[in-house]
Amino acid sequence: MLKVASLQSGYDESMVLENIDMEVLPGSVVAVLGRNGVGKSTLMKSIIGLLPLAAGSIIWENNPIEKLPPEERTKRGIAYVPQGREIFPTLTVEENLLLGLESLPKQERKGIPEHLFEMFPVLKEMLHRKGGDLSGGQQQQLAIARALAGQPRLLLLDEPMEGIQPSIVQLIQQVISQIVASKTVGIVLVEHSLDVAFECADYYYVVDHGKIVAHGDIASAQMDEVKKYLVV
Ligand SMILES: Nc1ncnc2c1ncn2[C@@H]1O[C@H](COP(=O)(O)OP(=O)(O)OP(=O)(O)O)[C@@H](O)[C@H]1O
Repeated sequence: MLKVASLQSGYDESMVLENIDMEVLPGSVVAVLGRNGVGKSTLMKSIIGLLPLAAGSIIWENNPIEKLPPEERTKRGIAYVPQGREIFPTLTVEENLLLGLESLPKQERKGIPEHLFEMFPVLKEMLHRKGGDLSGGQQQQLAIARALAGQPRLLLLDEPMEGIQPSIVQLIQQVISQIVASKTVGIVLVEHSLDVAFECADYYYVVDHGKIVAHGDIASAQMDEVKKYLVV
């Protein structure tokens, strides 16, 4: 479904990513692992289109998308939850969720899907609260739910467990399993923690200094091999 080939991107004069090849299949969770500052968020921003590519291609559902603006990529079924969540703090939970529907064609916007409240019950309780008044963990749930409201077929999650209490980490892990169980959605999960990646993911890529230095099935991953790229 998603195929990234020979991707090169970065900021102004400084190239961060070099020669990145990556694939995500429907129904799978792909973990992107690596230390701070190696280029994981840069890769997510390049896939969603917030950063232009210096070289390479991004093929999504058999079409090149690397020249499309982010909103067009979103309309085509790719959703992005950035690190730090970026919900709208002055809008209510309900208004934030309604914004998530905007990537759908008008005739398909039929209100906030009830299953989002089944996944994240706290959002129903807080429907009329301002996003900015929610706790960090609640904001993260809102950010994921808003992305899911647009019925994406690829979900890019940039460190969704960062700074979140263990019970919410568990809830987000459950939601991730639930989403991919449909076999129609793929997830890219940027993670620091090897434990979380081993729990949630099917496949992994390790980024170091802007390059993929290891990748493979989680089930057959050599923990020590992967760990040496993660330990500072
Ligand atoms: N807006 C920017 N302008 C210039 N350089 C940037 C910008 N954002 C990130 N960088 C640089 O790009 C490199 C990769 O950063 P990136 O945020 O992709 O790393 P990361 O692996 O996601 O790190 P972390 O785990 O800390 O989130 C770093 O050297 C960083 O300083």
